[in-house]
Amino acid sequence: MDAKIAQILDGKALATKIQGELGDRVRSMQTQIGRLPGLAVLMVGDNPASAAYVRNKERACAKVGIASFGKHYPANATQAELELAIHALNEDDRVDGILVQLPLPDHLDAISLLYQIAPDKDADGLHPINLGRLVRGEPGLRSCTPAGVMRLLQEYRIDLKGKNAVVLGRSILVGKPMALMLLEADCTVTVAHSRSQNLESITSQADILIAAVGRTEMITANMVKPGAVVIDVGINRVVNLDGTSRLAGDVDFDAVKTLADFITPVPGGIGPMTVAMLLENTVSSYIKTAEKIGKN
Ligand SMILES: NC(=O)c1ccc[n+]([C@@H]2O[C@H](COP(=O)([O-])OP(=O)(O)OC[C@H]3O[C@@H](n4cnc5c(N)ncnc54)[C@H](OP(=O)(O)O)[C@@H]3O)[C@@H](O)[C@H]2O)c1
Ligand SMILES: Nc1nc(=O)c2c([nH]1)NC[C@@H]1CN(c3ccc(C(=O)N[C@@H](CCC(=O)O)C(=O)O)cc3)CN21
Repeated sequence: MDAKIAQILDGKALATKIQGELGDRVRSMQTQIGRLPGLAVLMVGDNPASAAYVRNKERACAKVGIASFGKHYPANATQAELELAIHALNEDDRVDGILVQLPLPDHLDAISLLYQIAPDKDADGLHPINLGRLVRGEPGLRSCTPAGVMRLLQEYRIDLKGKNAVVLGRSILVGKPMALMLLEADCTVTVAHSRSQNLESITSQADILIAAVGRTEMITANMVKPGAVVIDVGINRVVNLDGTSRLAGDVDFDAVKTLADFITPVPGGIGPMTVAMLLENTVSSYIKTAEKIGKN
């Protein structure tokens, strides 16, 4: 009997396709609007997952034709300094999307900063207004990583209705909005976290398993139901014995791929999809602004 191998959900390929389409949309709107779309990213200190994000994002922005207004602050930046920067970007007509890289150093209050971003420039979908719209099922800017997961599942025509979905992780950035989007798609959703008991018995019930924990390869084969769809959101930097480093997910890919039906790789899975959704949110705010100008 041939060993079964899961089908790879190729986030990188889909992200490239989406970016191509966004580039076409930007080119067709640019003369009418008279400027390029703009995305501003505020990063404080150095976090390896954030650094990978910034790298990929800047490359993708250049490809699509989005102007980058990034600013990298030292780890001791103050709350007031960042608030001031956000207020200036809210008023800046060249900027359609604003994103504050998370996590922030402990002395900063991320929740309060997310309140400061103008909701229609909230490219990350993390402002309370946009999270509220998600809870209520209203249209609005959606959080990029869970939106990227949903788009990838849709591309491969994975049926979600009535399926048991387990989300591991309950952050505002990933776990919570992910659970809400799966619920909106008619899954039966369980959210597990660091205080959940008997994780293995929870995850082995999952038809759709989403790992968003930040623990290298913690999802082992015994935790996965045969035939499951396994989505690995984790981006962890692992240092090899020779001192070089690589990115790894939250899932033990080599073991789990022998029993799952579908699996996302790291790199090449949800990371590029997150970037694609961020650019899509930015372009959609850009087009909305243009429509407003047209109406005046
Ligand atoms: N691919 C992408 O585009 C993308 C985007 C965003 C984040 N990420 C990556 O995804 C991972 C998660 O990100 P995040 O921002 O959600 O992280 P986070 O804010 O640190 O949240 C991690 C979640 O995992 C839970 N958790 C931690 N250890 C656990 C354990 N041993 N068993 C069960 N649950 C556990 C935590 O539980 P408690 O709530 O109880 O603490 C928390 O809810 C990170 O690796 C991050 O770099 C990737
Ligand atoms: N506000 C905010 N929103 C986010 O979505 C976000 C943060 N902060 N902070 C960091 C995490 C991590 N995120 C990431 C991390 C990596 C990629 C990414 O493109 N990864 C590529 C590999 C890049 C490389 O090799 O350097 C991949 O293929 O996974 C995307 C988003 C998004 N994240």
